[in-house]
Amino acid sequence: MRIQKFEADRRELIEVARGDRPADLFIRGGTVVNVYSGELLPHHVAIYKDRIAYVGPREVAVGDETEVVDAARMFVVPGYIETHSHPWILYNPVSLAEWIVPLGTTTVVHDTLFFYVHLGHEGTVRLIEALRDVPINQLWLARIVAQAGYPEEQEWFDPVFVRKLLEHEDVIGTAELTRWPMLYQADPLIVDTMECAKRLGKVSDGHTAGCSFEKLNALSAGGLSACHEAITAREVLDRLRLGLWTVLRNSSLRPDLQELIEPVVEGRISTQRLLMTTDGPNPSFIEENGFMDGLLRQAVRMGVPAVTAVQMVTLNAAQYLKLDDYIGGIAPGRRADVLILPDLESFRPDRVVWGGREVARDGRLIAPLPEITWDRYPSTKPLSVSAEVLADPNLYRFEAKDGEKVPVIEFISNVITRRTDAALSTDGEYVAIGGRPDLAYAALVARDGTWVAKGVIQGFGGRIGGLASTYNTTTELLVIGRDPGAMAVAAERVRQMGGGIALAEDGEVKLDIPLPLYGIMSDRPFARVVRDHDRLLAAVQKRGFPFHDILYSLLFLTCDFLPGLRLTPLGLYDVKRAQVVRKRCNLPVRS
Ligand SMILES: Nc1ncnc2[nH]cnc12
Repeated sequence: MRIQKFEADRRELIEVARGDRPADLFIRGGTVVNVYSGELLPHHVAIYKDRIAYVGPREVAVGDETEVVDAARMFVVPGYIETHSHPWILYNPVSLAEWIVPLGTTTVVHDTLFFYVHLGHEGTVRLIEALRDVPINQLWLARIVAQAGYPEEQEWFDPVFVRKLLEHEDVIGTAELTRWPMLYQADPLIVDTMECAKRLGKVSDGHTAGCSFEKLNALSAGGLSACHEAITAREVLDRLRLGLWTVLRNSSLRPDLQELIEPVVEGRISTQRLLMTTDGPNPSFIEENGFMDGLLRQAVRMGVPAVTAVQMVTLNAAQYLKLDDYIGGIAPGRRADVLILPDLESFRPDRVVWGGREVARDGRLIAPLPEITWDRYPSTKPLSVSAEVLADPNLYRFEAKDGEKVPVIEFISNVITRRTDAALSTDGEYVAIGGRPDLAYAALVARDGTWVAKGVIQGFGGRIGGLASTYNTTTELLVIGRDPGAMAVAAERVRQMGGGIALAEDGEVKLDIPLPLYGIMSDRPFARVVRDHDRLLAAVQKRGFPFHDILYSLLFLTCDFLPGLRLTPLGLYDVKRAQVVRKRCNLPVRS
């Protein structure tokens, strides 16, 4: 594994620790947060090349060339580890790193999902390797299946290639299994792939949303290592008791830490196997609340002892990843990912040292970011639907006969829907929503224009004319709105951008966000992406969108792992009944 490879060899480290070779960097006089013993110790830290060589009271190995950093009245803490990252919430892995490295996160474990869907095995591996130049440790988790059943799924997630990816040195295990009922049913593809990860000494991340204690037993027996889907203190205990590494989530979609942390604050449970995650927050949430630093701030404010909180995002995380010999603590032989903090309240570092190099100071990145030439990683599924297909307003209307009961997708939160069957008026051919301001049309159009899946949605936003977005878990073109003409305008704008999000009304585009990277990620800097997100949320809320996380509403409308009625590439899909209630229809091939 790449993170296990060092420039400094053991002999050199031994010499520095003995005082026979000068250190490169000497952090003098700080208070080390020792995550192994749980103590605060007045210790110096000597770093040689990319590793820690010595931690203790002696001023060992300070030579003429050694850079000495005065850490008097400061705390010296291991770099924070995010074990569950989705690096595509408009930002991309590079722009995310630009923002979070100065906040003290030095290791992220990323999901591969959209890279894999668009680049396949070879392209994903090339990209993972190109991203190694970003000044943060990036590890990866390989998806076993997509987030919605697809006719093409077996082809995309060919188990031979998934296993090959698992063997890659930067890939640390299998990614969250959102469709956990497949494991509960002992689906051989899932069970065997997870077993393969185990044999390679790697982990299997879970996603057991809504799973009962009884069913969790089966998932734990099936080989899951971790889960971040507890939404109550009770569910935290369920997961811990069954041997799962339990990851407390505070995301933009589900800011649940206050509730989840309660058993820790009350001192009722062992924290040894507890971690924390941000689970892909939207960019504005990160700007406001920080990243792993934000979780620490919040946990400590809620009453968690500072050292315990730090352990959760350093040593515990490293142990879960089976990398605690390398990262997660300040001890000789470990990677020199070290933060210098003014206090144990803000958790915002004055300096961030990554692999022995200072990469951020005073909240600013000082290490260069690599120029990733994204064109070298082109999608195998470009947005090639024609303008002619998208221009037809009937593409977006929902066919229904008079008196027919229509299954409606009713939004009851950002991401949860339920099915309501309603007799809607029609014009003889299509549902007429004019008299129902709570309804809108929704259509999922294939990137290559070969099919469309349609639905009627309720409670999404009564004044949204047309909202088109490749930002959804299928990355096909999702178009929502009350006005089929405006839907066509928004869809056309997204087509012209080659992917993105556009809002239209009265025949005009009102807002657009280009997402040139697989229709999911922006290539703009993080601060710009925050502004794009703010504008989008404000625009849809102004038009009646009643929730707080529009990106997640778009992302998950097209999945099939959340209740109740969804719009997937199979068609209108009833999750509870596992049934397609209105199949997608093929579109005529146009030359
Ligand atoms: N399951 C998921 N898929 C894609 N992005 C996510 N962000 C958080 N959860 C996600």
